[in-house]
Amino acid sequence: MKRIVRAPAKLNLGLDAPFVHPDGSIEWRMVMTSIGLSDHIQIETKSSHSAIRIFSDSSFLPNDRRNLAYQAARLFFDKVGFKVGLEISIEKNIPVAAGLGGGSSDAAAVLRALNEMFETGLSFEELAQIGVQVDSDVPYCVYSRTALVSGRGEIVTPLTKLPKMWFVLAKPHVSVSTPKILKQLATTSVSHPPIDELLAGIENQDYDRIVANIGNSLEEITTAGHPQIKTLKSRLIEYGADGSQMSGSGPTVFGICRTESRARRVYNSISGFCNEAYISQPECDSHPVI
Ligand SMILES: C[C@@](CO)(OP(=O)(O)O)[C@H](O)COP(=O)(O)OP(=O)(O)OC[C@H]1O[C@@H](n2ccc(N)nc2=O)[C@H](O)[C@@H]1O
Ligand SMILES: Nc1ncnc2c1ncn2[C@@H]1O[C@H](COP(=O)(O)OP(=O)(O)O)[C@@H](O)[C@H]1O
Repeated sequence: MKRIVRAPAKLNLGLDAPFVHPDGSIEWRMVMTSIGLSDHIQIETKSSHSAIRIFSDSSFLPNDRRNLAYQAARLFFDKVGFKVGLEISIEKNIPVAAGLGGGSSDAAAVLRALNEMFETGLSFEELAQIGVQVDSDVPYCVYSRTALVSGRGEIVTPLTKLPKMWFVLAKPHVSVSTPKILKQLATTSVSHPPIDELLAGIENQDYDRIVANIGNSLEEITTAGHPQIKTLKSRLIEYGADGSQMSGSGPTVFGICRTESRARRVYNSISGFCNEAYISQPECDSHPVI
């Protein structure tokens, strides 16, 4: 049996961390969306062995139990009470450790695919419960559609589709450690973006209200160590984006444009300044299978 599925990157349009729980885990309030930029994952069952084997075309990825796709498959088999041999091949198009949730999306795509392949009938909520054991973005990625995410990442409330818009992404050539950034949340006073206003903008399909209310609590922390992020954000605006901000814990920043022609202009300009740039639209298909 063989399936090829698409695992889209995510963007955090709004990211608030209202408080840190006593156990150190973070309470999130995030508005997330998925975009066209995607990894492709082939999952093939094998009768010759009972291991989960990971292959990828990226030298940046672990191909053992540290791979989030491996962890998702193992947890899936624990949940359903059987196990078969699998070969999971990842074509990596989403930059790694970029704030774009590539690993979480690969894990979620594996959960969705295995549920379909073995007709195990788990709901998205059940897949999200498995996913949160991998990391806090996997529940969102199970849905991979515009949603409000809260709790420790396990509460996903799907929202109306975004109105028509385009994203231009630019990844500065710096490495960011997510655990280091998240640890600082407990001791740093950060701003809290207006998530409710952002939700109202989406509900009313009001492009200007959405753009005016994006925001990311982690941006101040990450930017303090990597000023290039601020420079890229300003350039996106200078080149014509209506709004810009960092995604997740960074370092990727994105600009928002209303039209494709404007987005192409911003993309062409930023490409001369940053060699990892992408142009993408919000993902419309909630759980894409190729
Ligand atoms: C910040 C976000 C927003 O979408 O995006 P990314 O930057 O990952 O894309 C994610 O929620 C992020 O999710 P994820 O990377 O899954 O984070 P988690 O699993 O919660 O934690 C990542 C790592 O940080 C560590 N961690 C977490 C919280 C904390 N107070 N101190 C920590 O050291 C965890 O132990 C884990 O090793
Ligand atoms: N399938 C995978 N794709 C990407 N990263 C993975 C994967 N499996 C494990 N990882 C590890 O997870 C970490 C986070 O990667 P990623 O999900 O791309 O970034 P982010 O959390 O910034 O959105 C990296 O250190 C990477 O080595």
